[in-house]
Amino acid sequence: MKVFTAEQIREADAHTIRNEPVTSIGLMERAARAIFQWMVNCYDPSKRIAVVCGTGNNGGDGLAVSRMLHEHGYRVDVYVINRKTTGSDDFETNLNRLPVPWKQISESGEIPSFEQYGLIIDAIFGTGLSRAAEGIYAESIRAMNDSSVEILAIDLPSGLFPDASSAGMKVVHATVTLTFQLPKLALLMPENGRCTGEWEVLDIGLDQDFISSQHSPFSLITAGLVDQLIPARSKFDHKGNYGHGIIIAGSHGKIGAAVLAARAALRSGIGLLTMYIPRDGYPILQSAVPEAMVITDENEHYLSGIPDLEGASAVGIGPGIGRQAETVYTLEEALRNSNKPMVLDADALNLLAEHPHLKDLVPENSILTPHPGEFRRLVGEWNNDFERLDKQRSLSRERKWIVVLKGSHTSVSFPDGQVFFNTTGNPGMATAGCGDVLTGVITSILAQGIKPTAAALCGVYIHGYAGDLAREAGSEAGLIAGDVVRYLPHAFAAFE
Ligand SMILES: NC(=O)C1=CN([C@@H]2O[C@H](COP(=O)(O)OP(=O)(O)OC[C@H]3O[C@@H](n4cnc5c(N)ncnc54)[C@H](OP(=O)(O)O)[C@@H]3O)[C@@H](O)[C@H]2O)[C@@H](O)CC1
Ligand SMILES: Nc1ncnc2c1ncn2[C@@H]1O[C@H](COP(=O)(O)OP(=O)(O)O)[C@@H](O)[C@H]1O
Ligand SMILES: [K+]
Repeated sequence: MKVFTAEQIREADAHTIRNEPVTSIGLMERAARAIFQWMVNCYDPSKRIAVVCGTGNNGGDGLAVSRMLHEHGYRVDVYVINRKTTGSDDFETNLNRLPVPWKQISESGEIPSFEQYGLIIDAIFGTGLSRAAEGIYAESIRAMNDSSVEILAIDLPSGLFPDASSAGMKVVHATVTLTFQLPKLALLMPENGRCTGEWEVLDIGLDQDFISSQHSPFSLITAGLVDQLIPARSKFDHKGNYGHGIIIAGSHGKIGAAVLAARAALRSGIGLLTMYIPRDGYPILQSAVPEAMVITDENEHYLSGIPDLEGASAVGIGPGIGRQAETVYTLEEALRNSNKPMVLDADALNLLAEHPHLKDLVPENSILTPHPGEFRRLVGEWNNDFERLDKQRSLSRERKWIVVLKGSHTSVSFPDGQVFFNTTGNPGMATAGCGDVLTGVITSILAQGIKPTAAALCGVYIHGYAGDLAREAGSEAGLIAGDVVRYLPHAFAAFE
């Protein structure tokens, strides 16, 4: 699924009106109906609802939803902010159709006390926001946020720019955002997490041919995409068909990282796995993961040498390796000896940041999986998440790396400038070791001969999906990295 800019959404809107038997007001009716139907499934008519509208088309949506709710027995109070002159045509049409009285919120008047309501519908601004909300708009937003009443935002939380940073601006803190047709970039940015709440995309039937014909550098990773990328196994396959991966991991006190990466790789379909670890991890790894072969470094506590990488179909390096001076040699030699894309994670990335000359040795199309802290060490500071996204795309372009920037909606950037945002995963995964599991999953898929771009997308999606299944079976707070490994087979089952 593509992510469109506000401008592209407007074009899709106009194109649909020109080419299909639907008018502008008809499209608004469709959009409002989609919101209404979603609400009927979630809220019964006992909730008293405040609908706060601007005077553009987002406000028009709010008015149409108010009408539908009223006709179905919901108690709605409609507020319009600052209707000094007439609003947009479709807003005015829906104001005339409104079967209940409405109240004005004006600069000189009082702001209603929202605490009396069970739900607030936010229809002040959508994609047409042209500047920061100020004056009575900002005050209304503040009162809505302060009320601690649930807020449902139509299309976007009011005050949020769809395609640029809104840092420092007054924005509605929605509990849920129902956005039309396609997600907007702002919904994917961590800095907006407090404003968007959970969000969902509602189909309003904009022209699919037009949407397909439009280029966007941004897309979501969906189950449908992953399904196309993961090949099926065939009856006469043997373990040689599924690759031989080598994972270089672990140091004293962090052998667990190697165990997690190994288990994850084996649970992701790899044919053969060799782990290269420091000597004192040998008994731990052999007993915790008997399916893996183990080669040990000469050093007891940390890595200082390098295994023979000849014959490996993929190499992953980084989980738990630490930053000992000797381990720089391990990384450097691994980079020099690998003639194909690798997976680099954790301290391998920190060492790259500390020894920038090593960056030139990283093979093209390698997959780097930094969390935001590791990413900062690689590229420096950013002022907001849109700038962070620019830095991620530049790094991918300049170095020809696939960068997997981890977090909620992990973003995967390719050397051609494309960025894919993940749709699986949950805050339960913000716990030690989940990143090591991801390295195991991606190295395993890469070792099986799948292209690096596809391995990164499939790995990120399935890892998050396994985390979601683990949450379903338990809880977010109780989730540990081992649970993600445990649910990998169930996650893969969806694609067999
Ligand atoms: N496209 C689709 O698929 C469909 C779109 N639909 C809906 O239309 C929405 C987009 O509608 P839209 O273009 O009328 O813009 P909207 O968000 O209502 O805001 C514009 C108004 O706000 C004003 N304004 C802006 N910033 C301001 C500020 N800081 N402070 C004060 N005023 C400010 C601006 O005034 P101006 O900037 O001209 O002064 C103008 O009056 C979209 O989000 C969706 O909900 C659906 O109905 C059907 C399908
Ligand atoms: N709030 C969240 N929502 C979705 N996924 C998350 C969230 N927090 C963390 N994750 C995922 O969990 C993993 C954590 O990785 P990382 O921070 O490297 O952990 P570690 O270094 O301890 O192994 C990443 O894949 C990340 O995308
Ligand atoms: K809104």
